[in-house]
Amino acid sequence: MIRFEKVTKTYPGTGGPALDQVSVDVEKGEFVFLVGSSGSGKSTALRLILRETRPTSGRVYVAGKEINRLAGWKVPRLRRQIGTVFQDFRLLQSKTVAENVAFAMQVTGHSPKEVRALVPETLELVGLDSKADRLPDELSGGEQQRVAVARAFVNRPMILIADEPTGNLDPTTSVGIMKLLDRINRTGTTVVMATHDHGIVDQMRKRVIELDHGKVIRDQAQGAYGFQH
Ligand SMILES: Nc1ncnc2c1ncn2[C@@H]1O[C@H](COP(=O)(O)OP(=O)(O)OP(=O)(O)O)[C@@H](O)[C@H]1O
Repeated sequence: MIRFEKVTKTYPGTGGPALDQVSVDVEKGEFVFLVGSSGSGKSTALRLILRETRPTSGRVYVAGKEINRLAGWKVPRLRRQIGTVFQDFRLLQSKTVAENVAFAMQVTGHSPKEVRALVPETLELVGLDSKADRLPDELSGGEQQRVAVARAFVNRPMILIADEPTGNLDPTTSVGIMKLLDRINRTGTTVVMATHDHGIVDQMRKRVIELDHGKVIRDQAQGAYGFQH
């Protein structure tokens, strides 16, 4: 589903590469944690999958296509197939919970009928059907992140990318978000999540890819945050 072939990314004007000859294969339906200290290249890897930035050398494939060879007009279609969740939620503050989720469907060209059917269903999935008419600032951080997850999932993307989704949440709330991501993963969505959250990674025992100064130093099935046999 996602394939990096000797991917190097060097930002202009910086010393070393942010990613250095990274080769990784993620199969459809996998759940992968991307770990490593701050600046090790996790966000860069995620941005490359979304074609928000391009590799200096090497190739990035998503669903069999080398995405840096996609014509510019095809990039929005690529991004529509990838849901994103970030540490800071990124909700539209002037729209209600339901409108935030509906907006993601409207911009991807769904009919009002589809929106009416899928928004309540997805809000129910994340446990927020009773708060559909609230504004984001009337919700807790955990609830706001649930809205962001609903928005990312409502278009049933083939890939879900999460960059520190639990970074602003307490441990109990984080577990709730991870249960949701796990459920989404079980529907066949490939999940790639960058995180510093030791507790979550140790608890979930999924594949762990560890970066250090832009290099993959560990790629382990059912791994923990730090290396364990
Ligand atoms: N737009 C940019 N321009 C220049 N350098 C950048 C840019 N984005 C990232 N970098 C550099 O690339 C390296 C990798 O950064 P990246 O954000 O990918 O790391 P990260 O592992 O996601 O870090 P964190 O855990 O702090 O989010 C860092 O040295 C960073 O300073």
